[in-house]
Amino acid sequence: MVFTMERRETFSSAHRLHSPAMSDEENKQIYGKCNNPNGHGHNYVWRVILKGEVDPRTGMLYDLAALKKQMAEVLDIVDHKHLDKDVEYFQTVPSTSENLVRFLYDSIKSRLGRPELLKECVLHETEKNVFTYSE
Ligand SMILES: Nc1nc2c(c(=O)[nH]1)N=C([C@H](O)[C@H](O)COP(=O)(O)OP(=O)(O)OP(=O)(O)O)CN2
Ligand SMILES: [Zn+2]
Repeated sequence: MVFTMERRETFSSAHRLHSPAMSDEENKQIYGKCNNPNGHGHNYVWRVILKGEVDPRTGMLYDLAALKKQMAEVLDIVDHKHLDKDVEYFQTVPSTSENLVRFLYDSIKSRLGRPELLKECVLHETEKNVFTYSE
């Protein structure tokens, strides 16, 4: 019997869409208002989905208290930060939601006691824009 479980957390980050691999002109052209040098912010929703067999001894797929703690460690990296200035990963990678959901996926996977349970991460950038990453 296969179960899935999900925990959601919200965080606020500033960013600027700007790729070091392109000229300033190309950045302006491709990212438009999101390339504004002073940046902008989002209240993101981050969803972690786990999938697997329940441990018959505990009746749990994964300990929620542990997941909460591990997600909090990742949130410390991004919450109330400017992604491009405060998070090393985004010094060289554009802080698109595609790259951010992958960063969150890799960051939680490396902290999970049972990484094989990680099914996917979903990131809501706005009410309208949602991104999913899985391996
Ligand atoms: N493929 C991607 N395209 C865009 C991303 C992204 O991460 N991946 N991000 C942005 C900007 O970050 C922008 O802030 C989000 O878009 P925005 O237009 O502000 O939000 P909405 O689409 O919800 O706005 P509405 O105008 O209300 O539709 C842009 N593109
Ligand atoms: Zn944005």
